[in-house]
Formats: sequence, C-alpha cells, structure tokens
Amino acid sequence: MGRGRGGKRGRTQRRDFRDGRENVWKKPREQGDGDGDGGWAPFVVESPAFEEYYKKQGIVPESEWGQFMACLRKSLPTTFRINGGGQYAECIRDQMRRDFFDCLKDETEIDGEVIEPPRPLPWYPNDLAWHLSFSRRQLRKASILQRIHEFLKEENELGNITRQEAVSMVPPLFLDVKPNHRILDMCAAPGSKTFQLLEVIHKDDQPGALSQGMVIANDLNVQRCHLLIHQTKRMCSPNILVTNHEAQHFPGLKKKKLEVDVKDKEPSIGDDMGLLFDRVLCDVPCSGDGTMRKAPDLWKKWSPGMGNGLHCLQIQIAMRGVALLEVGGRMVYSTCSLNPIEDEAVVGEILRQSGGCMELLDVSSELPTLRRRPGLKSWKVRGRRRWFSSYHEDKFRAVLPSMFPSGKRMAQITLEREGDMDSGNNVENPSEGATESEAEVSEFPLERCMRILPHDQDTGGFFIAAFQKVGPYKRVSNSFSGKKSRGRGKAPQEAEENVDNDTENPEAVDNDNEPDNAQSAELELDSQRENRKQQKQGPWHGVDPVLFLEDDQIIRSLASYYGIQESLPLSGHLVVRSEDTSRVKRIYYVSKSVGDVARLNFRSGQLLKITSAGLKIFERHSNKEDASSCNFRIASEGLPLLLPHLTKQLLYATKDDFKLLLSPSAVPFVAFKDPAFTSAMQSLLVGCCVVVLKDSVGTNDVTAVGCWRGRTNMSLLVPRVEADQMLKRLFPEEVEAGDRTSNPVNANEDDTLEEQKGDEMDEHTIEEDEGEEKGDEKDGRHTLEGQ
Ligand SMILES: C[S@@+](CC[C@H](N)C(=O)[O-])C[C@H]1O[C@@H](n2cnc3c(N)ncnc32)[C@H](O)[C@@H]1O
Repeated sequence: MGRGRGGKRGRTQRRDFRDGRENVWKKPREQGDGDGDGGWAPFVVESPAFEEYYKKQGIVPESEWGQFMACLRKSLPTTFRINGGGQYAECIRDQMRRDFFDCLKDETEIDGEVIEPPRPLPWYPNDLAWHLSFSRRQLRKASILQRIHEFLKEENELGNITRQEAVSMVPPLFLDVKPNHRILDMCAAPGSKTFQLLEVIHKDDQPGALSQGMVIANDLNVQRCHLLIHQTKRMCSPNILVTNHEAQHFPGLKKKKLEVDVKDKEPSIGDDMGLLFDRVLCDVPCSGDGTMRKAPDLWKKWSPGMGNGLHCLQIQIAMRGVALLEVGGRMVYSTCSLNPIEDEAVVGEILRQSGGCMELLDVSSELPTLRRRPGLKSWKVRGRRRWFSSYHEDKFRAVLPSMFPSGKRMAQITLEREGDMDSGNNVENPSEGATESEAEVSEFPLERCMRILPHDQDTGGFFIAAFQKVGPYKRVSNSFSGKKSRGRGKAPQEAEENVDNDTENPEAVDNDNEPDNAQSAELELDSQRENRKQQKQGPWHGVDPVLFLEDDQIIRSLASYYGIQESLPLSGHLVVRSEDTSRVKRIYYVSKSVGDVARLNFRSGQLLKITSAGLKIFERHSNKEDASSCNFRIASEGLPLLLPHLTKQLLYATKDDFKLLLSPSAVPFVAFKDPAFTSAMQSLLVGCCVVVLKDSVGTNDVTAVGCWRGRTNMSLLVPRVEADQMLKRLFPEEVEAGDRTSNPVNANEDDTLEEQKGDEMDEHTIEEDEGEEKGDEKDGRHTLEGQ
C-alpha cells in the first residue's frame, strides 16, 4: 500500500518530467526537406489571423502586445501539484524544500546563465503547487538540477505529485468546495481537476472515517473516462462515480412518479428535487488557444471558426449545469481559450437564459495573489467573411445572436417593432439609439469574469467565471424563439421541473439559423447526435449495471476472514458489475453518498451510464491451496480504506523483514529474522494477508502491502515496479541504483501506461486522444509472482 490515501499508496505514475514539454516543441521534418538529417524542426509559432483577431478584441492592452506574443511563443515552464493535501503532502513539500530547493533560493548562475529558483505558486494553498523553469542545457550542467529532476520524476512515478498546468489548477479553487459537498464535474477527463476536488472532499478525513461528500466525474469520451479513472485511482476514494454522458444532456435523476414511495421513511436525495449538486464545474471543451505554449501545433490550425463552432455547445453544457445546481450552490465555468466568444459571450448568455437565477460572483477577494484581468464588456464577432461590431450588421444571420454582447439579433428588432406597433408604441427607434457603427456593451457585470494572460505570471491563458444560484431555474424563452428548432443544439431542461429523463424531451434553443462559420460545431454536434440516440435507450445496453452485493455468504466470509470491524459497514456499500455473484470478479466499496446516487439511479430507471463506481477493494482469487478459504484478495487501492478496520490476516514486520518481503521472489518462512513475525505468519490462514511496517504505525505514512501467505512461504501481491519503488523509498541508502530499476517486463507495462495516461497536455484539446480502455483490467497484472 505504501502510504495511505492520496497517492500515498505509491501507485505507479510514470510520467517523465522531461517528456512532453520539450518534445512538443519539435516536429519531424517532412521527408525530403533538403538536409536529409532526419532531424527535428521547430514549430512555426505565428499566425497573422490570431494576431489580427486578438488585437481587435482588445484582450491585451496595446502597450503589452509584444510581451504577450513573445510569451505565447515560449515553451511552458513545468508546474506540479503535490497530491493528496493534508499532512502527508506537507511532509513531501518540506522534504523537497529542505533537500533541494533551499540551496537554489538565491539565483545561481551556470555558465553566465541565471537559474531561476523553483518557487511555489503564490496563490495555491499551503505551497503545494510549484513552478520550475530549467532548460535542458542547465539540467545537463548542474548536478543539483539533475537531482531535483530525478526526485520529481520519482515522486511523479510514485503518484505523490501530478504535473498540471498552473492555470488548470485554478477553477476548483474558485468552486469553494467543502468536504460534504456533492459535486458534478461535467467535462472531467483526464481528471486533473477531479483529483483536486477529491482532495478537498477527503481533506478532513480521519483514519477509519469516510467523507460525506462525493464527486460525479463525467465525460463524453469513454476512453478519456478510463484515463480519468486511472488518474483518480491514486486518491483511493470510494466517493467517486464516473459517468459517460453528453454533459448537455446529463440525466436528471428523479424517482418515477409511481415509485415515490410512501414507505420510505427517511427522506433521501432525489425525492423532491431530483439529483442536484452543491457544486458544478463546467470546464468545457474549447478551442484551447490559451494552451499554445504547450501545443504549438495550434498556431498553424488557429482560426476564429474554432471558437465560434464551440460557442453553442458551451452554452448548452453550462445551462445543464445551471439546471442541476442546488439553489445556493456555486458553479464555475472555465475554458483554456482566450476567445470572448467562448468566454464572456457564453457567460452573458448563461445570465440571460437563467433569468436572474444565476448571479455572476465578484471573487476579487479570493486568491488575491493570482494575477488576472477583468472580463470584457465589449467585443466583436468574426464571421467567415467579415467582422461584426453589432447585431445590427448581421442582416444575413451569419453568426449567432448570443455571440454578441447584447445577445440580440436583427430578427428581434423586427419582432419588437411588430410588437410595439401592435401595442401602439412609437417604433421610430426600436434599437434604442444604437447605430450600426456603435460597438455593443454587455448589460451584465462581465468585468467579474477572470482572464489569465500568459505574460502576467508565465502560464498558459485561461478564463474563469464563478456563479451562484440564487433562485430556482425557470427557463427564459428567448424573445425570438418562436421558430421550430431543426433538432440541433437542444437546450437542457431543468432538473427541478423534470420527472423523467429530460433528454427525452429537450426544449429547443433558438439556434435554427446556423452561422455560416459553425461547421466545426456541426461536426461536433453530429458526432454527439449518434451518442444521444444511444443515450435515449437507457438502461444502458452493453454497460453492466452497478448492483449492490447482497450475497450474505460472500459478505460474511469477507468480514470473518479479514476480521473487518463494524466501523466499516459492508452491507449497502459493496457494489459489483455482474448479477451472477458466482462470477463476480471485483468488488467495489462506495461511500454512503455514492451509494445513495446509485440507488436513486436504479429507482429512476438507470438513466446514468456509470463507467466506474467507488473504489475497488476486493478481487476474486482462487485459492488452490485451501479451497475453503476466502475467494477474494484485497486490491491494492482498497488497502488504505480497509486497513484501519482489519483485525485478522494482519502482520507487523520489522524493517529487515519488510525489506525481505519486498524482494522479487517468494520468501520462505524460515528466512525471516523476527521469530515473532514468523510465528504470527504461521498462525494465519493460507491466502491473502496484509503486512504493515511496524515503524510506520502511528505515523502519517503507514506502510502496508498485500501478501499471499502460502504453505511455506510469503509472496507479495504488489506489482514489481511498485515494490521496487517502495524499496527505494524505504531503504534508499541500501538499494543499489542498478537494483532499483524494475524488470523489463514490468517497466514496459508501465511505459505503455504512461503514454496512455495523458495529463494537462490533453485536457483542453477537443481531439480524441489515444487513451485505451483500461480501468481495472490493468490490474490483471497483480499476479502472484514467485508462487
Ligand atoms: C477541457 S477538457 C476537460 C479537462 C478536465 N476538466 C481536467 O481538468 O482534466 C474537456 C473535456 O470535455 C469532454 N467533452 C467534449 N464534449 C463533451 C460533452 N458534450 N459532454 C461532456 N464532455 C465533453 C472532452 O472529452 C474533454 O475531456
């Protein structure tokens, strides 16, 4: 297990600090490009269209334009977060400071080049996020930098830190999460922000007690959902549910009318209002032009159509978030795009459509050390052929009205004029004095939005807006929404008003006049339409339902074999994915909060497509040596949860014996040095057991591993690579560098893992990545080595 919750168990997270950042800045030379060296060429980092667009939008004062562009062309520094929060994370931070960073405090020079010392991100709580900026050349020259690099690489592999772009850490901080909150992360993969949310949910956890909060992490892309499951596994949290829906059609769970059961004595979630959330994070798909520093290929691809094409989807997702938010709850909308069409225009439309139920929060007093610029109140819209300063100019409906600061369009003037004529009003000046040349200004306090510019603190670009729901959501019909929708861009229906799956009966947003330049929106929506058809079929075909394990025999056998105390209730908390309990391969533990949602989902007709629920704690394991023994061994990630409640099959080893146990092959009983340990071992039943490092008991870093007690020997139930990392961490002085590397088979497995995992590199791109379904299957490799 390693070290408890929050990456402390040491799950492998092989992500090399070198990789990703620098390589992204090179691309293969086209074949036959002349020099024949087969080498690399840098990306072209300019785009006249980009410059023209943003100069016109005025997101950066003219005087700073050069600085802004120069910064965008530079590669991004490395930033990382220490995982898990709490005392353990603080220990790592202190060790890192003491051993490495303190000696670099005062800028040092290498060959006349100044080394910028590592520094904590000033706005991130408790100095748990850091910024490093060394060049490869500096790394080669200075041994201290090499040591830092190695240390971070290792911590990353152990799952103790996560590389994450600085600005991507911001949205969860403005969500003001409390440990008892129910949170919906609408577009969650690859999961870096979900991880942060889980950290807060578990921040006050005491050993043996479970948090009441939960996170539903949703993503449209199933491969990316699996990536997220893999990332968040390191939190060892039973308080997470991963779902796979179009966020704009995220199901509203409510008991079917007939099933609102009077026999239910205790009120439970969903009885009255459907499943609502205390916090909603809308980190929507976007054009991602704030990420050019790490994805320089965007320079070549960039066009205004990228943002225009996503505007509609972004509004739909956010409005679904509004509907699913509790009154009094907070929602954060964020993009890694600098484009006002994806940013302020969407925020304006959220405020417009929510008819006063959403307030745009002034969060200027929160995270005061984070440098940000106020949102724009005025911007322009770029159609395919021309610029529009105002809806007055869009006579041919080339762009969507919601893209304008006023949210109006020409058709509206006609309608207003007709209305006014009917009521005998003066229609001389229907547009209240606005003329074609006048730029529009939004009526909303959009200056409360935040735009993070790259050159302000050497980051990527980002946009964030925080809302509070101040009243129930009643859909506001657009004054020009009388026409029939052509079926695309359906608006979400509010959860409060919806008894059944609202995807069955979506109301139409008035976007029947598609903008000329919305082809990418068309493509995006096309690919999602297919998915929607399938979503309407729920319960889900081809997706195993989440079922509560009600087989008393199995539950009793687990409780009695491992001596699980009542402090960890099993009944009502164990879920499986197969109806036939004789074939159940994995058992998951869900917190009460997740269990409640799973039950509600059942009563609502299984509208949720659940990819993963809770935390895997047991895996089937046939025991050939003793058929009468328990058929389930403890899964590595379930060990931190179980450990405080175990009373049987539990051993405490001295350092020497623990080290022996971590060796690659099975260890005969007679080889252990401590006779008390050997005799305790012999008194265990044959099968899975847990060995705790004696010295770690009572510390923040309880170290334990799952083992197999055979007839004459003990072997580890931990992947080799994890055992090697544990060896290295616990016995650094004794483990030879050569011994530390895992065997080639395991190393390869994990390299593959690394490629699939992705990190902030992928989080804001709208293209599919190369993730693979892995989820639990990956743990099929927890084989009994050496038996
Ligand atoms: C900006 S990324 C999210 C990054 C994530 N919040 C994180 O911090 O790791 C946007 C995500 O939205 C997903 N996505 C795209 N369209 C979606 C939709 N209609 N509903 C839900 N998710 C969607 C993409 O698969 C992608 O993973």
